[in-house]
Amino acid sequence: MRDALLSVDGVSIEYRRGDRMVIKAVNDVSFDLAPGEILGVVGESGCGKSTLAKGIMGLAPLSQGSITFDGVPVHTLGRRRRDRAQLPVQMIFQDSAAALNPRRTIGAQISEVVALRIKHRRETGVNPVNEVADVLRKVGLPPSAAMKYSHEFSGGQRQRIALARAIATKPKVIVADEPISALDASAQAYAANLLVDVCRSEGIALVFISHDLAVVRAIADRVVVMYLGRVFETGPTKDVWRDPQHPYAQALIAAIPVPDGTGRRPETLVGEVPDPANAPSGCVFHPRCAFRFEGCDRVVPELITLSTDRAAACRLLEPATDDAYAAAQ
Ligand SMILES: Nc1ncnc2c1ncn2[C@@H]1O[C@H](COP(=O)(O)OP(=O)(O)OP(=O)(O)O)[C@@H](O)[C@H]1O
Repeated sequence: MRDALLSVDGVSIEYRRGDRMVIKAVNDVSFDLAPGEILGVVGESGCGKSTLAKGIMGLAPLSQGSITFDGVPVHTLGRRRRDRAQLPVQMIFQDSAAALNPRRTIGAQISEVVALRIKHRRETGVNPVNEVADVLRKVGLPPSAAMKYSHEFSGGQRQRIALARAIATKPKVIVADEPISALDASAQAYAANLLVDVCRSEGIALVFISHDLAVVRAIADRVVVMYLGRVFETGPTKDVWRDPQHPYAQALIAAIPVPDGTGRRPETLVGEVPDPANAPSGCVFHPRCAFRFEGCDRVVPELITLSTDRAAACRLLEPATDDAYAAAQ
């Protein structure tokens, strides 16, 4: 049994639309994150990835379940410490660069975070100027970057500065929500690899949220596949890729373009993720599922444990009962 650093347990998060309508953007999601682990969270647009990230950061109230960091509920961490720079869980998002103050030098913004950390953790013997240079070096920027302003950098460099500021807080976990999708295609692989290298070398666990399965496959130890707010499959990345069990995971993986120049067309998922306000009955994936069968429109599938570290939520994977066996004869 692994010791969890971050535990997401039976979490649901709802939004209100208008006066009466309540939609469940995240629905009964559970997973653990071990220290130093890299966890990919994948799924199409609208499946609740960003909402889950906000929940982990204590920025979205949970309607059910709990999210704990080292056993402590994350929303209480945020409440007790007014400055989010002191949290052990930090977030990087698609436009983190936009959160940089254009009127202050990069060095001033990072040293402010370092100073808060020193005060909060009562650290001694730390030289903030050296630390600023150190975190900039870790993200591949020279110490002179500290004297500059955010507009003097490219989008990719600004994202690296956001990462430098996050690691200056010495977090245990970074939640990265689509951290590379705003960058040019040419900059994306570098940015993803840098994020992973920094997390690995600093011992920081990473929740990497992305719709880009090819990137997640390349970097994540474990993967959570989400659909319409629910976890459909989870397991070690290499196992899920080699042998996906849920029809949705199979379809997503089959839809990754093959970069082999053969012109082979990937299979694609037909249709769109439904609006959670109009979630299909039973298994929410059934209208798009090539393998649906009798009852999939009525029965909500449970997450079934397939092996120590793998689970999937599909009735096809349920052990056959005598009744089912008799019906099939
Ligand atoms: N503030 C909000 N109010 C109402 N509904 C919302 C709000 N934010 C998100 N939603 C809805 O919740 C669902 C999940 O959205 P979320 O942004 O978490 O998904 P996502 O997987 O991150 O998608 P994307 O990749 O497009 O950001 C969507 O149907 C979205 O329309």
